[in-house]
Amino acid sequence: MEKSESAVAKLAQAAQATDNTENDESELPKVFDRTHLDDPRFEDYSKLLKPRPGADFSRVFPPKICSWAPCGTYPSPFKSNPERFNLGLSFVSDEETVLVDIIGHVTQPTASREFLRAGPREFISFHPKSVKAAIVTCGGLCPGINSVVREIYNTLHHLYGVEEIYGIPFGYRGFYSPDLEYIRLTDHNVSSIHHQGGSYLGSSRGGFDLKKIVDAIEDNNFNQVYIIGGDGTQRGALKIHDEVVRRKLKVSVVGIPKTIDNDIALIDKSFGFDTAVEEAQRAIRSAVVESKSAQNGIGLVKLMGRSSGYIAMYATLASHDVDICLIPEVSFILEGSCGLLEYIRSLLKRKGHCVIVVAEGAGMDLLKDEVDMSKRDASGNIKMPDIGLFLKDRIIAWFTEQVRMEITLKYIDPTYMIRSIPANASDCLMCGLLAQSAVHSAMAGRGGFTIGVINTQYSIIPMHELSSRGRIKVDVNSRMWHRVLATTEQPDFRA
Ligand SMILES: Nc1ncnc2c1ncn2[C@@H]1O[C@H](COP(=O)(O)OP(=O)(O)O)[C@@H](O)[C@H]1O
Ligand SMILES: O=P(O)(O)OC[C@H]1O[C@](O)(COP(=O)(O)O)[C@@H](O)[C@@H]1O
Ligand SMILES: [Mg+2]
Repeated sequence: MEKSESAVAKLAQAAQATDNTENDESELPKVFDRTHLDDPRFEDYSKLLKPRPGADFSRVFPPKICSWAPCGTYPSPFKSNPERFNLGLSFVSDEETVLVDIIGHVTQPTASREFLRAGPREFISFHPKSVKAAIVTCGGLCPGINSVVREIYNTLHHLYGVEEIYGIPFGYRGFYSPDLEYIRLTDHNVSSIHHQGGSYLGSSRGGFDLKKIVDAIEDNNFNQVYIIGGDGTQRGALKIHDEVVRRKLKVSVVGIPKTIDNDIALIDKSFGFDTAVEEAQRAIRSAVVESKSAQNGIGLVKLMGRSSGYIAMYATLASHDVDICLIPEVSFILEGSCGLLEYIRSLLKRKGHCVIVVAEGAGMDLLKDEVDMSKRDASGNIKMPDIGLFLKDRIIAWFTEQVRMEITLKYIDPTYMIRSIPANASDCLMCGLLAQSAVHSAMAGRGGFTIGVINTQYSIIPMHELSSRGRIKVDVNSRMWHRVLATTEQPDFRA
C-alpha cells in the first residue's frame, strides 16, 4: 500500500477537511460513538474486572478524560498500518497490570497495589490532528531531560502524526510570563538535543500560579500537557489536572518524574540517577588517588542529596573505595571515642589514607545553628549550609590543633558536574521508554497520571498515588544500607 493511502493519511485528510477543531471530531472515522458520558463503557475499567481469586489486589487506575469531557474513539494509526508501525503488533490492553509488591512470603496471602501497564493502545481518544501538545521541564537539572523532551516530540509527531508540539520555556512560569515565548518544536530544533546536558527548554524553581497556568492551557488550546519534574513539580501537575477536570477541559495532564536524587516513591529509579552515580565515580576516584598519594591523606567528596542519601549510597557501593558514607538519614557525631574524627584517625593509622563521601543534607543537626529557615529558594526549599566545607574545616582543625598530626585533606565538590551531563546509555533508554509510554497513555485518553518504572515495567501511576507519598528517604533498616555498612565497614557514629 502506498504511504499516502495509509490510514494515517486518511485520518489526516479527514481531519484537515474538517478544519482541525475538536468540535469536528464527529466528522472523523470513529470505531464506536463514545461521546455519551453515561455510556457504561466509560466507567473505570478496573471496576469491571473481577477480583483475582485468593488475592487481595488493589487496582489503582488513572481516570479517562471521557469521564469529564466528550472524547471520540479512533483506531490507533499502528492498528491500520501494520506494515509501517510494528507497534501495532504489541498493543497493550487495559487488562494488563503491574504489581507493586512482588516479594512474597509463603505464610502470607499475596497482596499488592496494581497499576495499569503502559504501552500503545489499540484505540485512541485523540485524533492526532486535533492534538496540541505542550512540554515543560521544572525544578533542578538532571541528565536525560532533553532525551525525554525529544522522544515525546518524536513519538507524537513521527508515530502518531501530531503536528503542533510546543516547549514551554523555563518551567511553570513559562506558561504565562509575557516576556517568554513558547518554542514550536520541530525535527530541526530537537534533532541533537539528547546529546546536550541540561534542559533545552530551560527550567526553573518557583513560579507556580495555578490559575494563570490553566488559563494559558485553555487559551492556547493545549490538550496534552507533559510535565517533567520532581516531587514539587508533580504536586503542581496534580493541581493542574484537578483544575482541568473542574473546568471540564479535554486535556490530558501527564507527569514524568525527574529528580537527580532518586527519591520518588513507588518507582524503581528516576532517569538520570544512573548517570549521576557514574559521574560521581570520577570524583571518588580522584579522591582515592589524592588520598593515597599523600601521607595521612584524606579525600572528601560532597555529593548531591538535600533530603535523601541515594546518590551517596549508590556511589559508595559502586566505587568499593569509600571508607565512610554520610547521609541525611543517619545522624553522626564528630567528637568522642565513637565520633567520626576518632574513626578517621584509626583509618589513617591502619591504612594510611581514607575516603569520605558526604551527601549535602547530611549532618544538619551539627549545623542547626547555621540553618536559617527563612532562607529558601523560589520553590520553598530551605537553603542549607555547606556540610562539605564544614567537615573539611573541622577535620583539619581537629588533627592540627588537638591531635597535632599532619594530614593532607583534599575536598572535591562535583555537585553540579554530576547533573549537567547528558544521560548515559541506560538512562537514555529509560528516557525514551518513559516518553513513549507517556504519549501512548495520553493518546489513549488517560489523564492525571505519571509514568514510572515499577519492577522493571513501565506503568501508569495516578498522580495522587505519588503526591500522597511525598519524597522517600533511604531506609536505614534496608538491605541496601546494610550493604553500605558491610562494604565500608564504617561503625555507627552515634554516641
Ligand atoms: N506543592 C506544590 N504545589 C504546586 N507547585 C509546586 C509545589 N512544590 C513545588 N512546586 C513547583 O514545582 C516546580 C519545581 O519544584 P521544585 O521543588 O523546585 O523541584 P522538583 O519538582 O524537582 O522537586 C516549581 O515551579 C515550584 O513552584
Ligand atoms: O542548586 P539547585 O539548582 O537548587 O539544586 C540543588 C538541589 O537540587 C537537588 O538536586 C534536588 O532537586 P530536584 O528534585 O529538583 O532535582 C538536590 O539534591 C540539590 O540540593
Ligand atoms: Mg523537590
